[in-house]
Amino acid sequence: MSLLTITDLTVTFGDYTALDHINLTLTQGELRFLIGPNGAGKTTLIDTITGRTRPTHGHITYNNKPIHHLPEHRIARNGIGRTFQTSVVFEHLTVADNIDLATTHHLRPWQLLRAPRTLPDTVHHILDRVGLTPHTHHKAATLSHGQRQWLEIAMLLAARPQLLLLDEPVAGMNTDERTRTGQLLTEIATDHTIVVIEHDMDFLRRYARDITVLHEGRILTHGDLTTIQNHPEVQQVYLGHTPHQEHTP
Ligand SMILES: Nc1ncnc2c1ncn2[C@@H]1O[C@H](COP(=O)(O)OP(=O)(O)OP(=O)(O)O)[C@@H](O)[C@H]1O
Repeated sequence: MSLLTITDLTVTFGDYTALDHINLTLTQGELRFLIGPNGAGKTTLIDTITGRTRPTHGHITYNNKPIHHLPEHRIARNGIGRTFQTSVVFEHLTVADNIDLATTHHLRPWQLLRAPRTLPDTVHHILDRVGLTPHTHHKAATLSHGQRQWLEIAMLLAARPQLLLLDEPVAGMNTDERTRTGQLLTEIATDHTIVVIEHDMDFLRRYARDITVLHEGRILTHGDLTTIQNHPEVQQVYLGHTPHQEHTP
């Protein structure tokens, strides 16, 4: 079943067209990778889905309802969560308190007043899911780079989204952290839809089954890694030549 449908989406900044008539559908439980060279429009696409940037043309529906006119906080409250390239973790709070705070984001003020002060079971469950239980009471500032990324994912999960949009979640991670993150995303995709912007080829090879390639604001192609690697336009964009040209003296 379709969760998010993007129809004929165009975003311009002055004379510059950042997204050019994009059509894209995400289904429930999908783990979709989004790749493309610098400036392809990947972040703009996420910004537009989450209400940070307004479409110039076209529309976006989520659970069959239009969302492209809604403010950012309403879209988030409807169940679309995102990470940013820069961290949003509160350094001086514990790991558990960061997650607890995110849990209460979707609550209305009167619900917050009634919220219990002990850690809810949901926080323990999320800590367990992302593998941070041993760090429950550690300050976020003490976490490794990889652990911080998992904490950010945990904070997203705490807001109970259906759709997660992750911007380069394995950037700067070591090999073990990448493996753990790949497993985590695969596991989270069993009950969420996830879009991951990622450049790391080894990571894509191991975990990406559905890849959409953006270039200059347009979708070049969609498919598994073999399909996109064999696509002439993708080769042209990434390698600057096609295999045919490669063999041309
Ligand atoms: N607010 C803005 N005003 C003007 N131009 C913008 C704005 N936001 C993005 N752009 C331009 O739109 C284009 C697409 O940018 P975007 O950040 O979406 O690309 P990207 O694929 O995420 O690239 P990267 O991999 O470098 O993050 C770029 O040329 C960028 O300079």
